[in-house]
Amino acid sequence: MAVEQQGPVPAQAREKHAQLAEQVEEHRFRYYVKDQPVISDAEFDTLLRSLEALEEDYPELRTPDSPTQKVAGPYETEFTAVEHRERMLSLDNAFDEAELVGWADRVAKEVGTSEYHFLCELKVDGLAVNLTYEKGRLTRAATRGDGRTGEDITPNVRTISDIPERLTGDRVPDLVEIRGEVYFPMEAFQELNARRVAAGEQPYANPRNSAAGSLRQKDPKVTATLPLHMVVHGIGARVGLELRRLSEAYELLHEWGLPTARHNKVVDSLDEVREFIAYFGENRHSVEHEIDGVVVKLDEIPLQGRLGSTSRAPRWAIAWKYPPEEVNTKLINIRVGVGRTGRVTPYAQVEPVTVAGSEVEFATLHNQDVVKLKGVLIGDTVVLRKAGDVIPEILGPVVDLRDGTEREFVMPAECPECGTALRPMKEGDVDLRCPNARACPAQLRERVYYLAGRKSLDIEAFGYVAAAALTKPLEPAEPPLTDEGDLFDLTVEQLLPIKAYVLDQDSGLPKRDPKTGEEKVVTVFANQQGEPKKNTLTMLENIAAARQRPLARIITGLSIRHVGPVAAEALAREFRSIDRIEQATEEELAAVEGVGPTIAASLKQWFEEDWHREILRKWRAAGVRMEEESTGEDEGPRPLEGLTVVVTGTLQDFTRDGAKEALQSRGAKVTGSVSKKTAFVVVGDNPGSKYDKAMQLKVPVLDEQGFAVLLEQGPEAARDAAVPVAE
Ligand SMILES: NC(=O)c1ccc[n+]([C@@H]2O[C@H](COP(=O)([O-])OP(=O)(O)OC[C@H]3O[C@@H](n4cnc5c(N)ncnc54)[C@H](O)[C@@H]3O)[C@@H](O)[C@H]2O)c1
Ligand SMILES: [Zn+2]
Repeated sequence: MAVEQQGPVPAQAREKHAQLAEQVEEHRFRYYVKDQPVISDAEFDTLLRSLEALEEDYPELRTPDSPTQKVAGPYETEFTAVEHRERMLSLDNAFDEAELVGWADRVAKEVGTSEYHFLCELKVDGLAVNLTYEKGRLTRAATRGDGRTGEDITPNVRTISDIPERLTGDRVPDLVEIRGEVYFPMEAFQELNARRVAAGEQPYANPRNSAAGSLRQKDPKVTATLPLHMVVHGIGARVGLELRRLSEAYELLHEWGLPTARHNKVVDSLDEVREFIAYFGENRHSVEHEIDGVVVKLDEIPLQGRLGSTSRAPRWAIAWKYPPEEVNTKLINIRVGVGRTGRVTPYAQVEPVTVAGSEVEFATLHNQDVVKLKGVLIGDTVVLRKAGDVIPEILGPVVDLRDGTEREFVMPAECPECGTALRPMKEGDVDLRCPNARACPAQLRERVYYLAGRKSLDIEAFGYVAAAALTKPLEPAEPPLTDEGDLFDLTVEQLLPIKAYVLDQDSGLPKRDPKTGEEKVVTVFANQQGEPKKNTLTMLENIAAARQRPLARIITGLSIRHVGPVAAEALAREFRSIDRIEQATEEELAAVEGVGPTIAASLKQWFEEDWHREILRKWRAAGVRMEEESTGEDEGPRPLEGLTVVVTGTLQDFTRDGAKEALQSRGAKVTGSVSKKTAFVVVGDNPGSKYDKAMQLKVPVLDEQGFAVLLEQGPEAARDAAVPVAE
């Protein structure tokens, strides 16, 4: 049966419409005038869409003053109202493929020719401004307002360094309106909020609001202190200027000194438009500003005129929106987690939300100072951002939604897992740590998990749940691992009786059964018959195999502070055994390229602990690799064994790494600083202070020829070939 088209609008629909319209108006006011929206853009878009859908069903409701028919406003604000010479419109959105195709079909039908192009632009997430240039001079700048009348923000806009006061070059017309987007860089956003909180002002919820708030300051001196930028994305009224293509207009604008976009692209087909959309969907964060979509425009300006505009948006353009990366949610609590090296970090627990395709329940907050500087309170509605694969973060609070029940976060004084008093490890450290490194269950669990993980031993079937079960089971009372020492001695008999919580990796908290709400407890390694699970056997086999991982991976797995995979690689290459690393002096360690003083000190400290050395003793007994295996075939004689060599300046025949490689393969040690123990300093062009130091210490200096002698004939001959030192 056909749907009734013309009948009277039911009272219910009318009421619903009025309600939605009022909500849309209110949110626009909060967004455009107060710069403090209380819902996310995606939520707002949904509201507007519901209103449009209702008007689809009951076209009678689509009156000229419906919010769907307007850009926004009008608003009375503190700024002087100014008329735009040509209207500033919004954009229609395409949220899916069908809407994009629908738009393109309409264009094809109405444009009256097959000779046209699409101009693809990035949709910048900021606020729209209109710049009026008269005889090449900036005479006025205004916000979009209701599209006809905006706010006069000329003095504020003059403080933005991207925006020229005067247009330079040819063909500068008598009058031109330039449209663009002002934005606030994401990197500077955190800093701005920190400053505002420190000054007792309200933090902004996201960078877009901070751009709007910064620009719409009563005092332009405040605006001047803020790093605002602009990108041009359109052109309004003009006198004395003929334009045929928008893309060409941008080139002209660029010549005049205006900040035009770098990524625009003119294409012939919708397929190429799709490619552009897909490309920037993947590479959203390689762009210098935040983008929330792509705008596709008809490039031919006379044809744009043929298509015209509605009261709200041009028909010759459409905005493709990417999935939102920002959502609003409730900050339920701020908890602290304990990391592998004892660092205690606050993190946000939020009401679960879906963003960028995954459900998010936790977000990082870095440290207690960051919590303060962000100005977030427990109980706040917050803006949560998840950009690509990056860990979700809290941008800022929605201050207008506070009801007084919110409370400040207080950093706990004790470790949440072992109760030890927290403290900074060094004076001046912001981070607090749990000093109970050996027995703190959190630290041990994280260390074991890291040891079994990708960067270290890469043990298959050994994940977070296993790490937790082995270090702090519910049963038996005594865990199989009290530190990493017994990892390679685990037996299947030890594992079978273990019962443990299923821990969530992000929070370290037990997962709950969604039905009963109870914490999940499982027999981790045994099946219902009490036999080892298949995974358990795989894990044990893989643990045994992991004993022969390369030395660098074994070193990485020790969780020595500051010693990540790169430093471990350098240490393994240089010393080739754990014993030699232990015996090395702090200076020797520090001299290794890629190591340096901080890591050297940390290594020394690590080896001082009895229980650390005990781990190594047990591992050695279990057959874990403690030395770099000699690689046999490619291992030639080692004529330079025991020599320490420094390379400085640019060599003709070798890259720096090549020279290093040549020395190391012959057994020499290559270091970064010259000392009395240095056997040779190899000097290329433009050597620096190392050359002077060599002279000072009378270390033999080799030029490139001397270097060749060293490699080919050994140290004796090289000493004769050394550059003579002036006495
Ligand atoms: N959270 C809230 O409460 C709330 C309230 C109102 C509006 N909003 C948000 O504001 C936006 C809607 O506002 P809108 O009417 O400005 O629509 P829009 O953002 O969908 O599109 C129009 C605007 O896009 C900008 N733009 C950016 N790059 C452009 C380019 N390359 N070419 C042309 N224009 C470009 C222009 O300023 C233009 O005015 C939506 O994202 C909406 O979610 C949010
Ligand atoms: Zn602890």
